[in-house]
Amino acid sequence: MNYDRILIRYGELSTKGKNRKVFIHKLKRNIKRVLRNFEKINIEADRERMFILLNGENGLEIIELLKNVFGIQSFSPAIKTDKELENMKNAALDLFKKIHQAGETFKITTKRSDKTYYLDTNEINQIFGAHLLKNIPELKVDVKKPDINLQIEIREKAVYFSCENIPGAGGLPVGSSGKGMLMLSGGIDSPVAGFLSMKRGVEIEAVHFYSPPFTSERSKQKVIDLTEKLANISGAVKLHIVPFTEIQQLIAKQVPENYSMTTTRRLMLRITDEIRRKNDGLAIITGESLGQVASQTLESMYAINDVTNTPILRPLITMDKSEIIDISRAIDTFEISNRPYEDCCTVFVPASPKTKPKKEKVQYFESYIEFEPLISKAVENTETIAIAPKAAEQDGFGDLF
Ligand SMILES: Nc1ncnc2c1ncn2[C@@H]1O[C@H](COP(=O)(O)OP(=O)(O)OP(=O)(O)O)[C@@H](O)[C@H]1O
Repeated sequence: MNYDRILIRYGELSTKGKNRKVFIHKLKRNIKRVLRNFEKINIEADRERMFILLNGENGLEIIELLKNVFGIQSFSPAIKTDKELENMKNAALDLFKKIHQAGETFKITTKRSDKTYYLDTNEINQIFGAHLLKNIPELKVDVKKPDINLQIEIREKAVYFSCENIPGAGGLPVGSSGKGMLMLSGGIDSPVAGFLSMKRGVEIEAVHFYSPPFTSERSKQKVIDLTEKLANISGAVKLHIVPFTEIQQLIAKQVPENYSMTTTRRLMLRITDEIRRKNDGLAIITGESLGQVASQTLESMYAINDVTNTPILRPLITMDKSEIIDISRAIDTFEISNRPYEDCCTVFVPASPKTKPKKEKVQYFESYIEFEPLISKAVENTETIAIAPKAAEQDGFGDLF
């Protein structure tokens, strides 16, 4: 590698005023975690930029890993010099000689965040352009489509040279937007909803409802594996596994069949909300997408949502199934979600659930049933496990963003 550091641009973070400190702290922590196997690196951060000093570590491998960290707008392998013009010219020429190949064209783009610097951007472009042209025979300028764009960034304390801008994953650092409880089924959608919430900085804890003996250990393992995939991206994720059999049996017995699905969802939401409260979460996340199935019509959501005022994030709400599948493939959850094991909802699913349930009706049916003790019992008997990222595995999400 011809560079000794990687310069990271925060993008959206820079606009976040007072919260910036928190965001930078979380981003640094997340990058440290992703690069934990590179023992020699140092990470430095200021208000505008973060720098990873490579200290001999493999820059190309680090670049691949950085593409999967939320909160990075773009990054560039770079070298640093002081602000002495002669030193800058030597450094630029050295770098350029290493990367330039015969016949390649170039241009220079200068960014001057130190407005007090005695040369303006045009002057710097001209000085460095002339210096390179003088020292490299047959070099040609092409300002529209250059093969190499030498970027010079004049900052307060130093100058950085780079030739490549690599797009980051965007979004906000995981953990900078608070915590949400992800309702995680074994299906395709909810892991994707968790992933997209992470992209906006939400730290997630997963909540899964299972109904033994109607659902098997293998379906539980499926959810553990899905959680592990999410943990590979965000760091360890807590998974709350809620025993739901008793409640589902009671619903099947007491609620008219066409309303049983609506009540089931309402109870899942009530229990998730209670787990959220106990764990200081601020929101609930689901994999719902408008109109996809009976429980996901607006009428259904209205009747189900009635049990809580907690914000419910539905990152997939406007997405088509094919778009959701594309993301699930990119984050490597698709194959796991497709394993054919039963979910508690599929076991108890009514033949024809109401697609337009009435809130008042479902409230009326439920008014005859004492759910509270069963809700408390389910919360009490919830098993919580911390799922760590798989040590040897570092999942990426390709070129999704
Ligand atoms: N067993 C469960 N445990 C936890 N959450 C669940 C469970 N079943 C459903 N959910 C939540 O309710 C949402 C809607 O579920 P539903 O089965 O109607 O839709 P889906 O499109 O099949 O979703 P998914 O693909 O995530 O299973 C899910 O995305 C998930 O957030």
